[in-house]
Amino acid sequence: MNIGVLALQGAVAEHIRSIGLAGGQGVAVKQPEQLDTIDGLIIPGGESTTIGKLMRKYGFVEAIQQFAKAGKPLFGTCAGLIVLAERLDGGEEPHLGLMNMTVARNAFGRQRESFETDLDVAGIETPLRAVFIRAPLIKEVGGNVEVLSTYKGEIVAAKQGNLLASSFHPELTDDYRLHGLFMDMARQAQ
Ligand SMILES: NC(=O)CC[C@H](N)C(=O)O
Repeated sequence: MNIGVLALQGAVAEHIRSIGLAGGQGVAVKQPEQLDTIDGLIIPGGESTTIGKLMRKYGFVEAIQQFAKAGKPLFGTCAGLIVLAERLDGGEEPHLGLMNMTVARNAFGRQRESFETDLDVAGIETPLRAVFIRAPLIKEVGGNVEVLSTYKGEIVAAKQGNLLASSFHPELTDDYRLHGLFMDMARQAQ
């Protein structure tokens, strides 16, 4: 299973490592043409404004939208989740506008701007170790979106068909089970 990681900015190497731990082959994606050679794409954490700007500059926006329309899976983590959203709180322009949800950036208070916790995630048997870094949260989802995990009543992971998103960074621990779940989605899409 070849899983691409959008390599414009952010936690690219860490995702490639987790894909390897989950038994796949991680590839850094720097050109839209590479989308033809991968079975799924991860949009990493980083800074969503920067990732969005670089996606527009290098012609990734339409290419990724086509990739998703063809049924190939996308996984957005943290800033990547923001990039997937159809609606951003505060009237910011959406980037890919693919996932039927409203996202608030930097939504956790100062005290907890960065923290680690164990989360129950639908489809994963025992709690998953999750790292939150200036994380966004999902304020509202459409009827076609399945909530996979909440933290203190707030939605922090969700799935809509071939689209998966988490507020937290699953690639900063050795717990690669969410990458495993994404690879199952990629396998099913083949
Ligand atoms: N760790 C992250 O990806 C942080 C996301 C960042 N705060 C943003 O708004 O884009």
